[in-house]
Amino acid sequence: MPRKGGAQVARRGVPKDWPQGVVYLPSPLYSKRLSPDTIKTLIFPKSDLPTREGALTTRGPYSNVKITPITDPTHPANGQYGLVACQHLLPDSFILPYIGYVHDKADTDEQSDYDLSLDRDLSLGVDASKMGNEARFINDYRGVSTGPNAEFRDTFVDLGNGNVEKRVGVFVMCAGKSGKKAKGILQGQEILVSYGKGFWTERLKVQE
Ligand SMILES: C[S@@+](CC[C@H](N)C(=O)[O-])C[C@H]1O[C@@H](n2cnc3c(N)ncnc32)[C@H](O)[C@@H]1O
Repeated sequence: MPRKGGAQVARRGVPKDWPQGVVYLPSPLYSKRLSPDTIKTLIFPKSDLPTREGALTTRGPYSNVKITPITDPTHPANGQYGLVACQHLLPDSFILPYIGYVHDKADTDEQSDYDLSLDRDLSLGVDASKMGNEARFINDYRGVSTGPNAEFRDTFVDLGNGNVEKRVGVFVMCAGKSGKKAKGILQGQEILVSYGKGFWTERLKVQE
């Protein structure tokens, strides 16, 4: 947050507590390495969308979530940030897209802890380490809760110009049969996903 005379100055169009040095992106930034054909697999006419798929209309900053410093010493990410619900989020509902730098395999930052798969067949990822939106602050549930309350899903966003764009969306988990997740995510609760065991195995290898 930029400071002027000691006071915090909010940056227009940027969420509160957004870190200095990371660019806030309302929509993805594409690597210049990506070919036009690859981009066409991500951005294409709405009429080409399979009929069962709907397209979302969405743009940040997001008022349904809040970037929150973690100050609980028992939280494994204490001292970092997490993303907290500002309102009750219903089961199966869309929360926000995961925005970042869209890149191919050759352009992957192996050190990034913010890189998600966008298209496995084309080995495309979306990396929010240097630029992204609020979704980059979503922590893994391990050591925090008994399970995730949200998940990443492929989704399509209506760009408003006749085209849709494939993105990774963050959704509240479905209610499920057991009824444990029937409440969704309550206001004030941290949004937690599963990064997958692979993420943590890789991190352990780095530490060795
Ligand atoms: C995508 S970032 C999440 C946001 C991060 N907490 C921040 O403030 O920028 C992933 C990093 O958050 C931390 N993290 C997330 N979930 C965690 C967990 N359950 N236990 C320990 N560290 C976690 C790890 O440092 C991990 O590399």
